[in-house]
Amino acid sequence: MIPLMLDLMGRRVLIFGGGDVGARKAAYFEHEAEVTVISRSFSPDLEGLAVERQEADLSALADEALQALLAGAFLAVAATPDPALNDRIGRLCAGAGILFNNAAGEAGDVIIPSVVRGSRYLVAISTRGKSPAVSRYLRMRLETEYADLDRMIELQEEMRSVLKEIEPVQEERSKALWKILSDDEIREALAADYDRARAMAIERYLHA
Ligand SMILES: C[C@@]1(CC(=O)O)c2cc3[nH]c(cc4nc(cc5[nH]c(cc(n2)[C@H]1CCC(=O)O)[C@@](C)(CC(=O)O)[C@@H]5CCC(=O)O)C(CC(=O)O)=C4CCC(=O)O)c(CCC(=O)O)c3CC(=O)O
Ligand SMILES: NC(=O)C1=CN([C@@H]2O[C@H](COP(=O)(O)OP(=O)(O)OC[C@H]3O[C@@H](n4cnc5c(N)ncnc54)[C@H](O)[C@@H]3O)[C@@H](O)[C@H]2O)C=CC1
Repeated sequence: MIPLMLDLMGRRVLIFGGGDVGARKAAYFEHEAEVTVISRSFSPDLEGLAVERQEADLSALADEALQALLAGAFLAVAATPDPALNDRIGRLCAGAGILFNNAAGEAGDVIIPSVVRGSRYLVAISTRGKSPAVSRYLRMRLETEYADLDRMIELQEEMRSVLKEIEPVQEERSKALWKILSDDEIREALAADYDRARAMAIERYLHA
């Protein structure tokens, strides 16, 4: 498998099964995609999400009816507790060229990762389906360990553009940026006071 960052703005995402898992997957996509949840019943967790709901008993539907539901979808998630039904939806997606994630049953061609998100970065974590708990554990560790990552990226962005002006040798620019990144005192200062961290970075590593 290969990780990709997708822009799902305006794309149609279908979630089959509106229980706890279907609601979590719906919440994952609703920031960007046009999400429809198709299910016999709907979890209270779906309330407040910008998702459409469509009531249906999926096991009563023939393949043709399921194919009609899938029309125009970019990605589908099967999140019913019935693996045979989920796998059937998966086969129809494969036939129609629709990306497919299976919450229970045969693996589809998409895995939903744990995500660490800042305003300047995005980290996606997967164990290739082997242990979602480990993905979650890693996410929580990264969130704690790198709580100030956004500020470090901002500082790097700023120092990088200053360096481009004052340091003509690329290798030297790269060295200075690495030194700023690995300076524990600058990292500590970043947590409390961006301007102080910035001043330290300039004083220590930006002498042209
Ligand atoms: C393959 C995958 C398919 C997919 O893409 O959905 C999948 C499959 C399954 N998960 C199961 C169980 C749990 N999943 C979670 C939580 C998360 N699961 C997520 C992703 C994935 N889950 C994909 C692989 C990700 C990877 O590659 O690592 C996360 C990352 C993203 C998200 O769903 O939002 C999210 C954490 C978000 C976060 O907090 O950061 C918890 C809760 C917890 O851990 O607290 C439990 C209960 C504890 C446990 O069992 O671990 C079971 C049922 C097993 C059974 O019946 O016993 C199956 C089905 C099976 O295994 O057959
Ligand atoms: N991939 C993942 O991250 C995880 C997957 N799972 C697995 O996902 C499955 C779903 O879990 P939950 O959401 O907790 O179950 P749930 O019982 O809370 O919800 C299931 C939903 O599917 C709907 N449904 C069931 N059969 C249907 C049908 N024939 N037609 C239409 N709707 C139907 C129900 O109405 C309900 O809304 C389970 O098999 C569970 O083991 C569990 C935890 C995490």
